[in-house]
Amino acid sequence: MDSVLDFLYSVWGIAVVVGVLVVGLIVGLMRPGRRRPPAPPPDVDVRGPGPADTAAPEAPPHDAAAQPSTPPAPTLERPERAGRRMQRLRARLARSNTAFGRSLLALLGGGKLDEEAWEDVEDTLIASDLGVEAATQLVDKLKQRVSAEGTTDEETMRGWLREDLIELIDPSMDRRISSRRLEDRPAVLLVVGVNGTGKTTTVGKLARVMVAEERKVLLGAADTFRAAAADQLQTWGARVGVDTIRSDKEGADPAAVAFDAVKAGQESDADVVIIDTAGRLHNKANLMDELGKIKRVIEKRSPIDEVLLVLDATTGQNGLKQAEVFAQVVNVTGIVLTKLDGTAKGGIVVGVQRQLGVPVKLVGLGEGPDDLAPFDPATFVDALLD
Ligand SMILES: Nc1nc2c(ncn2[C@@H]2O[C@H](COP(=O)(O)OP(=O)(O)OP(=O)(O)O)[C@@H](O)[C@H]2O)c(=O)[nH]1
Repeated sequence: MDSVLDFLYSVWGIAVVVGVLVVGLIVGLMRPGRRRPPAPPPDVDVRGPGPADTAAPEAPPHDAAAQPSTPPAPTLERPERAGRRMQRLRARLARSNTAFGRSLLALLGGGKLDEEAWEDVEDTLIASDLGVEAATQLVDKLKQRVSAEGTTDEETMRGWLREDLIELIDPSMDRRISSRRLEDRPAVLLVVGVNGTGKTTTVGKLARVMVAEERKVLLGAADTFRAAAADQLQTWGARVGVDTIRSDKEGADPAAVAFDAVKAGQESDADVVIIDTAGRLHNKANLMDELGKIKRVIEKRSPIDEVLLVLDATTGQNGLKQAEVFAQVVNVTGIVLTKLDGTAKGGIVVGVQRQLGVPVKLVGLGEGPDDLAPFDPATFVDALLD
C-alpha cells in the first residue's frame, strides 16, 4: 500500500516540476529584452568595406587572410622585339619623305635629262641633307648609267637610284649594338648629345629593345643637371622592370653616378649598363670637359663598349658640326638619329655617316615607347623612294 502511495506522490511531483518549467519558459520568451538575435548576414561581402562597415565587428581570422596585404604590383609592359620595328615604322618614314622621293623620281623619269634636269636632281639630293659630295657622286653615277644603257624609264631609274643610295649608306658597316656580357662583365653604353635631341627618351626606348631581347639591363642617370631627368629615366625603366642608379642630390657629380651605375651593373651581373648624360652644347668647353671626365672615370672601372651620339635629324647640317666636336671628346661608335619622322631630309643619314665615318645604328621615328628601330639601309631607302 505504501509503495502505491509513494508512486502516486512521485508522479504528482514530476508533473508539478514540469508544469512550473513550461510556464517559466513561456513567460521568459514573451519578455522583450530576451528576443533571439536576428540571423547574421552572409560572411562574404563582395562590395568591399563601405562607410557603414567600419563599426562592424572584426572579421574572423580566415576572412583577414583572404584579403591581399599589399596592392598588386603594376603590370610590366612587353616591349616589341627589334626585328619587326623598322618594317612597322617604314610607313611613317615614307610619309615624312614623300616630297623627296616623288620629286626625285619625277625629275629622273621626266623624259629628257639635260644638264638643267641633272642639276635639279643634284639640288634635290643636297636639299635632303645628303651632302654635296655624296649628291655629286650619285648624279655622276646615274648619268653614266643613263648614257651607257640609253634609258630613262622610271622603274629602271628607281632601281638604279635605290642601288646607289644603299651603296652610299654602306650596308657593310657593323650596326650591332653591344648588349651582351663581355669577358664576364656587363657591356657599358654611354649616351651623349646636345640638349633636347632625345637622349633620355632614347635610353628608355633602348632599354625596352634590350628587355625584349631578354637582356638584364641597368640604367645610370648621369644627367644630374636637369632634376626631372632621373625621374624621367626611372619611369622608363620601371615600365619594363629595369632599375636605375641615380643620385638624389641635385647637381651631383655625373661622373660619380656613372661610376656607381657601372659598379652596380657588375655586382648584379647585368648584361648591359646604359648611361644617360646631360645635354651639352658642343661649343661649351667646360661641359665638353665634364663629358671627358665622365668617360675617364667610367674607364677606371670598365672599358666603354659603345658611345652613342644622339642627333636630332631635324637640325640638319648643324647636327653634323655637333657630331664632329663630340667625336673629338669621346670615341663615338654609333649614331642615333631621332625625330626622322619629323623631317623630309632623310639624306642626313648618309651625310652624318660620311662625315664621321661612324654608322647610324638606331633611328627614332616617333614619341611612342617602341618607336626606335635598329637602322636597316635597304628598308630605309625603300621608304625614301616609296
Ligand atoms: N617625334 C619624335 N620625337 C622624339 C623622338 N625622340 C625623342 N623625341 C622627343 O624629343 C623631346 C626631347 O626628348 P628628351 O629625351 O627629353 O631629350 P634629351 O636629349 O634627354 O634632353 P636634355 O636632357 O634636356 O638634353 C621629347 O619630347 C621626346 O618625346 C623621335 O624619334 N621622334
